[in-house]
Amino acid sequence: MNKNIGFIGCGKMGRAIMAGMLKADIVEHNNIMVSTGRESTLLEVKECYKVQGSLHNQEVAEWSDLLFLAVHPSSHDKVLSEIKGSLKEDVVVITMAAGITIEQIEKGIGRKVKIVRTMPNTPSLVGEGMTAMSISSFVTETDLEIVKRLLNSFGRTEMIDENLMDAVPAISGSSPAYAYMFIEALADGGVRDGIPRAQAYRMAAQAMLGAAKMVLETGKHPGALKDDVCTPGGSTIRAVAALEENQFRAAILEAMKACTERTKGIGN
Ligand SMILES: NC(=O)C1=CN([C@@H]2O[C@H](COP(=O)(O)OP(=O)(O)OC[C@H]3O[C@@H](n4cnc5c(N)ncnc54)[C@H](OP(=O)(O)O)[C@@H]3O)[C@@H](O)[C@H]2O)C=CC1
Ligand SMILES: O=C(O)[C@@H]1CCC=N1
Repeated sequence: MNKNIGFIGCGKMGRAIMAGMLKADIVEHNNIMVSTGRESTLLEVKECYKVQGSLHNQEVAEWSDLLFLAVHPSSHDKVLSEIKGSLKEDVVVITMAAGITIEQIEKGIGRKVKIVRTMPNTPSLVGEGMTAMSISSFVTETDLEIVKRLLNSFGRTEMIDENLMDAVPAISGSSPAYAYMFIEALADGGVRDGIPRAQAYRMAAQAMLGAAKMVLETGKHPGALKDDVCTPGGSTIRAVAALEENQFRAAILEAMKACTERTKGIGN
């Protein structure tokens, strides 16, 4: 893709996306320019990913056709006020900050601008990201097609109403963290039964990968897929019953509620 792609902020999420794009071969290294808070981070990113870098957010803003904002929600306003005078007329600004609305960004920039609000996740690093997105009214069909092509290069995308965006971290932005906890717990159980630790992680992770693929590729209801595993009178139904007794689903719903409540509060 022959576009200048800027990243203001390049921490865990910015890097996952940048590395995902580079791995997918959809952009050249010299088509990416990054700025970060500290010089040491910038040097590390430049060295590791062979991309261009600047210590000045304005320089990245001036150069970019597509500009990713990958800073904390609390730094978002400050960054916008720094760069608003440097943005290209036709730039597409892509934010990934939890809880920051399109309206807040329009206010921060102070003019009509093309904005894509996204909520990605860190598996973008390995080409299995899930990015939800909403767009401002100035984003054209062509812009959208370009952005989707870029984001689809490192995973899947879903267009979503902006008023549902605060619910996305709970289901796909933050949920990799719960999945890692689940995998860790599975591995602990395996280790308790004598399976070597490294092997236990591989087995647990592959089982989760396979289960997720079954949902995506068979089109079967997750409940039906669960039923297929539960042999009558067998071992799995005992495990399922123990999970229900211990409020497994209720715990997840509570966790998601907490996540969404925090997301709604982050941007204010
Ligand atoms: N982590 C995740 O799984 C997800 C995160 N997000 C969103 O992504 C955003 C970034 O999160 P994450 O990557 O985890 O955070 P990190 O702390 O890992 O990264 C933040 C980045 O912003 C840089 N930065 C800080 N201040 C400035 C500044 N004034 N100008 C330029 N760069 C600056 C930091 O540079 P330095 O380190 O040098 O200070 C760092 O590179 C957040 O808004 C979050 O809501 C969305 C989905 C998932
Ligand atoms: O924890 C956070 O606030 C960010 C948003 C989604 C994942 N990480």
